[in-house]
Amino acid sequence: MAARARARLDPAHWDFFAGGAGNERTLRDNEDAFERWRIVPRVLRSPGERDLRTSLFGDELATPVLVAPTAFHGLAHPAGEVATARGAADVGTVMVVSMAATAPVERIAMAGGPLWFQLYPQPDLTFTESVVKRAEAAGCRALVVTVDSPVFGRRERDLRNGFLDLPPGLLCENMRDDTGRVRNIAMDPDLGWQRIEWLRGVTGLPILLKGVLHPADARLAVAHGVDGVVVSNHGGRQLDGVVATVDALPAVVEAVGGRLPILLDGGVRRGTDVLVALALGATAVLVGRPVLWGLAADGADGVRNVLQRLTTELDQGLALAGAARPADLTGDLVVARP
Ligand SMILES: Cc1cc2nc3c(=O)[nH]c(=O)nc-3n(C[C@H](O)[C@H](O)[C@H](O)COP(=O)(O)O)c2cc1C
Ligand SMILES: CC(C)CC(=O)C(=O)O
Repeated sequence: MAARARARLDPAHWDFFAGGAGNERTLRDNEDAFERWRIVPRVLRSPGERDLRTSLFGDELATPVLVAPTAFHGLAHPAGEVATARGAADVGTVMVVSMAATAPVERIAMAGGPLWFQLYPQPDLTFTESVVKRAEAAGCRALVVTVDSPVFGRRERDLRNGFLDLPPGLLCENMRDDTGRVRNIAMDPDLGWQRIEWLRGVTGLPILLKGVLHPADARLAVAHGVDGVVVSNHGGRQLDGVVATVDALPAVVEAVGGRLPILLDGGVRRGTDVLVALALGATAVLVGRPVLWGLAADGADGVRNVLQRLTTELDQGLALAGAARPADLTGDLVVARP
């Protein structure tokens, strides 16, 4: 799928999607870290028909594999985020709509599947509030606040390619303000916990923090009353050299102690990767680049195929490890490779 996507994409756009920050150590390590875990299956547990349904914030999803928020789907396919949303709706999972989507959230919502909205809180609070209200009105069921981006990461492929902005015809449609102007997305170096408290007062939607890696921050998230945490390093696109997400997961799980659902993204490429993340305590995972490759290769069908493949692989992995449900995946079923 990645090869077919690459063949179809403008090389600079491929680099934007595929690339990471700095030396891309973290980008590589997210996938490599899954290589360091092995499964220790149970036998004779009669897993029977597996049941992958996963409840999050009162909604039931068909699978614990969700679509991570990624920018600029219009570069990958003419139908952009609308096609992605169709693919996700077909498999019964959540698409997290990026604040940098190239389609308006109202149109993405017409695909009919469950959506969450990813927010980069903007220094302009009035505008930030209006974006949140807009996502709510479009039917988004949760707010995913990205907290790993006080400044933009140093993506050397983009610097080399001079890829700075969207080509003519594409805009960040959800950055349109009430004068009709499309604003640039600002990364806010002053973003702090008080802004999370402010957001709590602005919306009744569940709030997830995306980009937590340190267990102390996970504890603070609990203390600030957020509803979920996404263990993420932004797909290796922000600070290079950051710990791989599956390596950071166990300490975050321990710090949270079951008080919040923990999601993970970064490097999930196989159903067995999902299995390992769930066994280590994640409730669900999100996938970024594989969805983009599906979208670029085949539009909504490609997105559906990617999500279905991961789900089928997970289903088979559950059976072969002696589990019927994601909740049966406990920490004793995985071991770090010596
Ligand atoms: C091309 C691209 C664009 C992204 N855009 C956003 C974004 O707008 N907001 C955000 O919070 N994360 C963004 N991310 C990070 C993803 O949500 C996610 O953390 C990451 O892609 C997961 O890793 P994976 O690609 O290895 O699955 C982006 C990632 C990629 C690859
Ligand atoms: C263009 C940015 C707003 C999104 C992005 O590339 C990212 O978050 O990695």
